[in-house]
Amino acid sequence: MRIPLIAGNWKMNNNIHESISLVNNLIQLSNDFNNNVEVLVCVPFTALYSIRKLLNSSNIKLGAQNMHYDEKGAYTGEISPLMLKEIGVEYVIVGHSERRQYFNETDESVNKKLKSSINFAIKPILCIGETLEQRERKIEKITVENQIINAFKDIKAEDAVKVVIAYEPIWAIGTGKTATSEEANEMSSFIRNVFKELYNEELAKQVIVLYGGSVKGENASELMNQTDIDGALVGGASLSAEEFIRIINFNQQYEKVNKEIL
Ligand SMILES: O=C(CO)COP(=O)(O)O
Repeated sequence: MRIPLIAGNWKMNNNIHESISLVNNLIQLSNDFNNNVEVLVCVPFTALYSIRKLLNSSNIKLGAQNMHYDEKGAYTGEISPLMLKEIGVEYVIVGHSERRQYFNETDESVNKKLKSSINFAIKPILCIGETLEQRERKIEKITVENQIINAFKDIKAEDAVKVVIAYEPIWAIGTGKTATSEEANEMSSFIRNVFKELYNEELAKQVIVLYGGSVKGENASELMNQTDIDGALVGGASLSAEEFIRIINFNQQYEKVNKEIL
């Protein structure tokens, strides 16, 4: 069974003080959490240590937004998987489009990071997705397929299943434009098909596929209740505890909406 995952990607926001305050708010509101959902916050490196201590008494998981693939060495300014492990980081975002766009993240480095995070037992969240231009040229599927094939080069099925996929169409990130639930579900189902071809049907059914791109409280339930979408990678809306909780509780809203309709 695939347990839904709602992950917040704070990006380069929140100093330590603000991070602590946001997580304290989340913990306070967490009594209202939907119990069947895994909740994760991917915070800036500088806040990881303080937030780890806060989260120890909660069910919320801790993630980083990037890492280097080597365990140590002469890589000025980088953070290694060992360093993340030491703090107790459970997840790491790999290959976010902003890293591909601004920091020369390549398919090759993404592949190395996936292998390394699996090696160090940090669960990777692999981000894939097309640009607006690629969608307009109707090459969004081949783009996503190639990103998967390259990212999973030389990764065995037993490791591949540990990777969470986040489908984030670049044109929907931070723009307020969301893919329609049909578009997002169609791509998620296509992603499962790629895994079926690359590995097997069982793995295609097991892999967790998130949607990311302007997810908010008001659109979460519709997106999350699609057959092939298992959760969300949330940017802007994860910076507000109240809004993030609305997304986490997408099922309650969904049930409420359905009851109102009935
Ligand atoms: O990039 C994202 C999450 O990784 C999405 O960001 P927004 O939710 O702000 O569009």
